[in-house]
Amino acid sequence: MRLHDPKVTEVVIATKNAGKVKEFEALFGAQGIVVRSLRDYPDIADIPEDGDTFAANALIKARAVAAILGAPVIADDSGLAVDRLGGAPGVYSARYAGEPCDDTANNRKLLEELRRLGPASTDSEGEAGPDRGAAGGSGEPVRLSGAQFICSIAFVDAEGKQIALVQGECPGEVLDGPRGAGGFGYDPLFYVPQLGRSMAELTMEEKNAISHRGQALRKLWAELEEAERV
Ligand SMILES: O=c1nc[nH]c2c1ncn2[C@H]1C[C@H](O)[C@@H](COP(=O)(O)OP(=O)(O)OP(=O)(O)O)O1
Ligand SMILES: [Mg+2]
Repeated sequence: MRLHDPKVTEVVIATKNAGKVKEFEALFGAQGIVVRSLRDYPDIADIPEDGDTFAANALIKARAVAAILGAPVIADDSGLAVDRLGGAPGVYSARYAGEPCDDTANNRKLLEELRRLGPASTDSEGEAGPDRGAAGGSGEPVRLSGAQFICSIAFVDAEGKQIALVQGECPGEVLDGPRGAGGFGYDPLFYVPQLGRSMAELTMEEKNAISHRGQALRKLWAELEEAERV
């Protein structure tokens, strides 16, 4: 299947995450492509995500669902890597606070782990800028650590053969408390310095323009377009 083929009107994304589905719907919808997800196939059982990397897990999910549906499939494996936690929760982002997965519990645990380390200022990488927050200070938000969102997207054919595997990253900082009601997952704790807002305070369009997922998907499209030229 070629995503840019005008005959392609539908893609299957191997995710149960409603937040991801909405973002993919906005991104693919702009191209007139309808998104199907595992929310449309409730009988498909949970797929063990036991890879060591986002890329490995994206391939595992894509291949598992391609084998069941006998169709090409896209999968997204993503998460948050926090500098002061040595890259945690990383591939364990969804189950950071244990299972069943719970965004609120995960956010609470992230704050607990960072607060346990003490004030971020003692761990500065020398980039204390004018808008780096200080508790009780100017009203700027307090940030506990640098972090990045990472998203791997795998695209496999009906036989499970890898067609493309791409990754996008979005740098930011972890806030000391939630801000905003949009997005999903860790978005309320993820501050985007260049916009001066949390991910959960962005519109869908703003988030997709800068997010790890938006970047990964645009890389996928670019790769597929390039492949069609040769
Ligand atoms: O844009 C994002 N904004 C906020 N949080 C995010 C984002 N992107 C990933 N995340 C978090 C959510 C979850 O804690 C983990 C993904 O885990 P991940 O296994 O890839 O997804 P999932 O289990 O929710 O759904 P599924 O595996 O069915 O695709 O990282
Ligand atoms: Mg998952």
